[in-house]
Amino acid sequence: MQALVDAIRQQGEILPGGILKVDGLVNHQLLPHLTREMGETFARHFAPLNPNKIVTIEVSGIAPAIATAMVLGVPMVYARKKKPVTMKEPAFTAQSVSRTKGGVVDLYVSSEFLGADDRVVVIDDFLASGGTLRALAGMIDVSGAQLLGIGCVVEKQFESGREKLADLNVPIHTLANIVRMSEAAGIEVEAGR
Ligand SMILES: O=P(O)(O)OC[C@H]1O[C@H](OP(=O)(O)OP(=O)(O)O)[C@H](O)[C@@H]1O
Ligand SMILES: O=c1[nH]c(=O)c2nc[nH]c2[nH]1
Repeated sequence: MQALVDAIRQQGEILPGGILKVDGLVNHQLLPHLTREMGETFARHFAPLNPNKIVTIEVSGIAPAIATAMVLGVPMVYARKKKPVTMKEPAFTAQSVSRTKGGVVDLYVSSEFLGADDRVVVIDDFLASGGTLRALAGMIDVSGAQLLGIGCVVEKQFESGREKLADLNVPIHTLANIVRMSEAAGIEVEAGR
């Protein structure tokens, strides 16, 4: 997605620990025209798989996920990181490591909104180590839902998440790919894959 690649070139910053800051378009401020195009692009890509649900993780996955769900006309469910009193049991749960906040986080999705009737496409903001998506895929599996594909806005190729998720045997589509980044060389970003 060329507009996203351009925006990352303009706004992306490298932070310690191999973190790419794109707060101006993905993780804090959202740009409606970019978010809309993300949704349209994912929807075009995954529509042939005929999903009936989009699943993501709070908080930064919600915007691209709802943009995709709106185009496809299907519900979107997001895994919560703290279980609210309103959440109906049983809930599926797993743990992942938060890259931007540090530490282990719990993920929860109620069986009220995920189950054996669901054909799921997962949409998230970042594919880095793949740990978070692995945790979510495990929850989807336990729920009995079928995982059809994974879409991520930004892939950090140098963290090899795509390879680590290969055993899930589902298509992974990303919109921008960070091939490498370093203080010396800057951010090398290309169209997703
Ligand atoms: O492939 P991984 O190494 O697992 O990294 C990707 C995950 O890291 C971020 O979550 P984070 O908890 O940092 O952020 P968020 O609250 O902004 O969604 C991002 O939203 C992905 O879910
Ligand atoms: O804002 C972010 N920047 C990153 O580099 C990253 N990697 C995983 N999750 C991330 N979130």
